[in-house]
Amino acid sequence: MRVSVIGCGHLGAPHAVAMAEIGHEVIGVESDPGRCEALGNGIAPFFEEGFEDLLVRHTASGRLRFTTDLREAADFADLHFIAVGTPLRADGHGYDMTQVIEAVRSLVPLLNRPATIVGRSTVMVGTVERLQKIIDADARVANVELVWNPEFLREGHAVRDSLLPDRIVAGLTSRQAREAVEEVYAPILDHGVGLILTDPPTAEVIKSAANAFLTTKISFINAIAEVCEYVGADVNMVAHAIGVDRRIGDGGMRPGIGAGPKDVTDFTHRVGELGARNAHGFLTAVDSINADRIPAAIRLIERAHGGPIDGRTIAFLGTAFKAGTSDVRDSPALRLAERLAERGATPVIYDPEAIAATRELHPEFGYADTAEQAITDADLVVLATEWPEFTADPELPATTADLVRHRVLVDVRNTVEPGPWLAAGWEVWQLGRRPQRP
Ligand SMILES: NC(=O)C1=CN([C@@H]2O[C@H](COP(=O)(O)OP(=O)(O)OC[C@H]3O[C@@H](n4cnc5c(N)ncnc54)[C@H](O)[C@@H]3O)[C@@H](O)[C@H]2O)C=CC1
Ligand SMILES: O=C(O)[C@H]1O[C@H](OP(=O)(O)OP(=O)(O)OC[C@H]2O[C@@H](n3ccc(=O)[nH]c3=O)[C@H](O)[C@@H]2O)[C@H](O)[C@@H](O)[C@@H]1O
Repeated sequence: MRVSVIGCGHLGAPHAVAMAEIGHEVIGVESDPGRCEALGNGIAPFFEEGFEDLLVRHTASGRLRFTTDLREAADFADLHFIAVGTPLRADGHGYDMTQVIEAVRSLVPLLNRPATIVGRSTVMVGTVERLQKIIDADARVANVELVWNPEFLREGHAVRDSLLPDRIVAGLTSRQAREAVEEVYAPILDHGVGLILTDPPTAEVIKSAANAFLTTKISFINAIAEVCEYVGADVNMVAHAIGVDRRIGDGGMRPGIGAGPKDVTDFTHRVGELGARNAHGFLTAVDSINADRIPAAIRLIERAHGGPIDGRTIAFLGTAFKAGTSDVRDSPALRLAERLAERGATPVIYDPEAIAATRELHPEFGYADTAEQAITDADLVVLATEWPEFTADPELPATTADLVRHRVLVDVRNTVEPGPWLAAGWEVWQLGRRPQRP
């Protein structure tokens, strides 16, 4: 099939290579000329495991190319994926839908034969209805169909999640749309992946509800971490022990500094607008627990340090919003570094993949080329992104023990196994756990 992917960022670019990998002819449309050129030359503009290999393979095979020209895509493809961004609005009142509206508004008048538009961006509930009105008003040909097909991929696993998702959800209203979805995903469905067909509003709610549930699980265990602090209990053990119950499950229930606020904040705002009172109250609590994790981490850091941190140098390990990505958008780790700097500390940052993106936003921070260099002469160490090279390197505690001023590790992701750190003379502080001293 000939398909286009409009918007080639963290979602769109892996989706484009996945579509080429399963045999389609793909044109990626990317309005940022630098990003478009890099992709066309087989260079990944961000770190994502396995992505660049497939990009190189399929740009070389000719099955995948990139353009900034939407008209080229309209002429070439029969199915158009919309994967442009929906950042949170600056006032926090839901997503900024401009990119999605503009992409559809620009594409529709260019279509000169029947086509299916398949939305993949995460949108505010109610958006599909707005887009359908644009199609009804602006399409020059009959049979321009709209499908809402939310994406559930996780950054760091984008290629795998694109090729072998847990499920495919498609909200649609016509036979043409259903046949297009079944054809484009046929090789994935052949691997036993389930296709859930529904109407567009249900597809929109499925996506928002899935993200809200994932954040709820994280906020739940973080609220329990707070309880553990009051009674001297151990939240990691609580998460493990309740997660053994299969109705609960321990996936996605690691305590720490919370999830990025984007999706739950949008959905909370939207259900408030709709007047869904109970949903609004519930999600507001989830959102506010999430937001309170940064102050909780700062309190822990100050307790571990034994007082205020102004004037202190903090080795800050990790600014990516999670391990496995170079993405710092909505990163709770970066937010923590910012709050520490506001309090007069100097964070010296090391991250295996996210230094360039962090430096662009904060040239004033200190930077290091290795964890060891960041730790040298620091007053304490904060581990803010759970990269295995921080959490699973058995040598790091011993090799850095004599470099740091005070052997104090504050692990705000609760992923470090304290044993090797304690053995090397470090104190280990984690959220919702008793501090451990050598
Ligand atoms: N990043 C992720 O893991 C996931 C993202 N999503 C959703 O997917 C959407 C995209 O997210 P990301 O890829 O992370 O955003 P992104 O900001 O990395 O990528 C969006 C891309 O679209 C391009 N663009 C904007 N308007 C365009 C236009 N009219 N024509 C061509 N290109 C255009 C931008 O230049 C940018 O490169 C968002 O709605 C997000 O919520 C959903 C699931 C997972
Ligand atoms: O719609 C989206 O954008 C995507 O959002 C999340 O994926 P992602 O943002 O890549 O990351 P997660 O792995 O869910 O982590 C989100 C944040 O929560 C944190 N987290 C995650 C899991 C956990 O147990 N505890 C925890 O604090 C992570 O460190 C990270 O900061 C969802 O997992 C995807 O299904 C969804 O497609």
